[in-house]
Amino acid sequence: MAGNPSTKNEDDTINDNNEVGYLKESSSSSSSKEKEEENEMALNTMHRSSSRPQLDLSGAAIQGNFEERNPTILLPNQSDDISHLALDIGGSLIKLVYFSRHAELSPDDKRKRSIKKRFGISNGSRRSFPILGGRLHFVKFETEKLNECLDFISSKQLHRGGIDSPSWRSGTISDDNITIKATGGGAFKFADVLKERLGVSLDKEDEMTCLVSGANFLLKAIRHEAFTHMEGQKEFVQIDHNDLFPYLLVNIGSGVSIIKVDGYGKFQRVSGTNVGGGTYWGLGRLLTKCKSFDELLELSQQGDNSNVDMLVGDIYGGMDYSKIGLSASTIASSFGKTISENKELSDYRPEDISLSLLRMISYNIGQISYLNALRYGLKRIFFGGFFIRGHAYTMDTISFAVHFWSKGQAQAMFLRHEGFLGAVGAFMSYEKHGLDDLRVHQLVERFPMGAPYVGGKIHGPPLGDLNEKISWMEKFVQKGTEITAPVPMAPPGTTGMGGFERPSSRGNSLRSDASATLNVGVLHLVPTLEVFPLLDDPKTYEPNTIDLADHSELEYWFKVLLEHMPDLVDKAVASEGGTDDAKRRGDAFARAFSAHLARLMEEPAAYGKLGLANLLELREECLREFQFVDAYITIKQRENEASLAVLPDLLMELDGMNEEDRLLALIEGVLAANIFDWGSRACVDLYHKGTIIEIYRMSRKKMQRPWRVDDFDEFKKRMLIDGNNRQQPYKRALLFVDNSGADVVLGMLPLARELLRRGTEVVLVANSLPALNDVTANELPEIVAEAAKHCDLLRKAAEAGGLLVDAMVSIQDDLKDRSASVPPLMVVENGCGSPCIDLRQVSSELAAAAKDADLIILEGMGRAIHTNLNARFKCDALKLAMVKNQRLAEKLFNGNIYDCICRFEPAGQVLREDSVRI
Ligand SMILES: CC(C)(COP(=O)(O)O)[C@@H](O)C(=O)NCCC(=O)O
Ligand SMILES: [Mn+2]
Repeated sequence: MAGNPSTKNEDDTINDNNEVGYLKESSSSSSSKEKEEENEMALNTMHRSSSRPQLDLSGAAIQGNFEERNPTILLPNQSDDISHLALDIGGSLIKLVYFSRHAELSPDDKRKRSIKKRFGISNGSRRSFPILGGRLHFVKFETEKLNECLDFISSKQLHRGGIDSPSWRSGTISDDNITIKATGGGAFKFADVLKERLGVSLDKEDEMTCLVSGANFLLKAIRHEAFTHMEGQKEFVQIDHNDLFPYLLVNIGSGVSIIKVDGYGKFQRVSGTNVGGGTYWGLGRLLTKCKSFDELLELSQQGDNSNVDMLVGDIYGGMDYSKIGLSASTIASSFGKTISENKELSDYRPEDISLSLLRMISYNIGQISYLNALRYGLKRIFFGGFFIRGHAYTMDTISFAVHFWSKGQAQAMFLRHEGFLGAVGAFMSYEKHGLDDLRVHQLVERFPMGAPYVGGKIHGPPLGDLNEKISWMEKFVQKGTEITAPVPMAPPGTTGMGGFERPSSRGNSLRSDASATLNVGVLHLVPTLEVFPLLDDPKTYEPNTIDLADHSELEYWFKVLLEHMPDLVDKAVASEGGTDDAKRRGDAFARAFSAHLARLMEEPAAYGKLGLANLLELREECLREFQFVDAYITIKQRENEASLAVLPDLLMELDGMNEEDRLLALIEGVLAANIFDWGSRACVDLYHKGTIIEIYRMSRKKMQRPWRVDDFDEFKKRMLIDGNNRQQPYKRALLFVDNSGADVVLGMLPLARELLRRGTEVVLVANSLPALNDVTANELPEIVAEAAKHCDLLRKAAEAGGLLVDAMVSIQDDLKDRSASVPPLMVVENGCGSPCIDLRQVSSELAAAAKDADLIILEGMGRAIHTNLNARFKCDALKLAMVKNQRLAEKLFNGNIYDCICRFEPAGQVLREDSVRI
């Protein structure tokens, strides 16, 4: 039974007299691998610690004169010679941005080298970007606790390039020479302390310049950086970086700076106000005795400001002042009620005072900002600074003020990295790192469980190893449970006509800063990522078919993922030998992923725009974070072996058919074999009912046409060359393969073979990193090699594509032999480690292979349905999947679980009616 080692063996249950055919007793399992090879493979997989392929160190190139005796060698990813840290030391907070290199680099294996050669992908063509191939982290400390910040820097050796830096390890850097970029008033005030404690000098950068360059960078390079926030609703705004300027930047720190930004490096501080975050905190502290800014902010959530503020209704006997558009609940005068009553401070609730203060200051900032926008004719106002802290009420109040006074003409927008603008700008001011040239598709934001380090408070010393991380995470999650508990609902918000109206953002969209600590992730800088060149319109491309904005949808998918967790943890722990260490990591993974889900349930947009694909990827990332290299490895291997054993018979039967029947059998085969999906609850339950081959056979039997979406006839017309309508065969097909085992071996490989037979070059596109039971690009050459033992055509094509080990001995020969009559079968990695694929960020290999492709085949639910069902391409596209979830089948296709989708979309076809988005 598939996936259950305690049940009967595959091999003794195979039946050769079934109706469907193709299957007969397997005499032997696939050849056993050499132990060494296994070890090497395991090692290769172990190297891949992050979900995107990482920068290739082999880009080293000689700079300048080649004849020189000791020419300078440029290492594009070598970052030792630059500082890794920048600081923004403000009145209340210290913001740190630091860089860490990727721990491991993906090996430049033979397959990769062959592909690079074939498609002319070079490492040397990139400019000198020492900073790329690493990660940017964001951390904050209270300025009062400067010592904690210095301890953090020192224990991580950030001022010396990080603890992983060779120069730190070898002691070649002397502290005296180190300069760190810093901005903010504290860069002057604390320069001596830094010199004394860390031995470093501060290179002071202008604060406004840093704010602006930080904002420009973030708006240009991060997809979901800016968002609006109105009446509790967060909406991400896609900023076209060609149409960014001019805008107004309002940075709310202790005080407020208002800057008109006209371009890169072109700006003017046009105004400001001394009533800012410091005012709220200072007055709030005096009036409420709160111990921290966050406590004060939290307090405001239980407040009712009408006990303190004088409302229009208080003046007009409970009536609206409708003539000028003010409702009874509008604030006429902040704190106005406190003058007319004979009460002391102690007679007022601190909660009410905090809220009144917060609204007064936020509203005032919103209004002054609007007036400045009006003065310069600007429509867009971006608000940054740590005063905001992702606090819904603050953002709503500011948005309300801007919207009300501009009569909807100007828009308030907020930035996810609100507090880090200055620090990012200071970081950008280092020369040589090439950050300016980064593009959206080269940045991947990840949310590891250590995220409270990033954008969050630091609890205790930095984590040294995984063990520390797990125990720290356990503590954090305990804390997180308190935090993520629903915030009490406020009394119903008053509505009215404007003016000092009370914004209605209350209830569970409010949260403390502590829970907002996961809002800012780690930015992975991956220069090898590209936009998939065959996307018809990358600007309108939306990878998520289900965007989870609908709360019931969100709840459903959260439930699915939670239910799947115990099984996943079991598999993950077993994949690492079931040791105590693996169990502890499994437990930590479950806690961490549940904490992420809880956080997202509370605020779905916390990590940027949320779609199902993001959730599925987050789960894989989380597994990797706890060092589960490949949770489904055993299952994948077993299914590969069982399927390879029956492949020769399948191929023989296919070869006995006429063209038309064969093509149908091939497509049926892909759809039927897509049932092997360890991410689907229903399928996993099914696997307990039979062996792999039994299930495959059962699945084939059920292949009744018409399928739920059935464009097979159109596809057939295009594929088959008939007497009247002679079509050219496709030149190159990209086959986005999905699962290991039957799916790839009995489904996609035979289809690939058919295309090869028709003279089409075939590129198998597979994951860079494991995700569920998906096959990876690393694993494919071995599978193809096994299959090729039974098929001459596959062997020759694989040889021509540089896939077979023998053929890979000399890539050069392989490339010379392009004239061989068999088209090549190649494998490229897709750049992902997820069951889905976002085609805005794919590997350079895939992008290069796509250039001459005229057919793409997307297979499986993750790639063809969850993502890309509505994607439009410049070339013909075939989308094949079995729908293995009842709800999805109903919602998207008005169908049922196990329905099949065969959608053929010729290039340039107008959008189909059955294109769906829910
Ligand atoms: C994770 C998956 C997208 C993988 O499907 P595949 O791409 O392998 O066909 C799919 O199994 C899925 O959506 N699972 C969750 C839903 C469920 O358990 O029903
Ligand atoms: Mn899959």
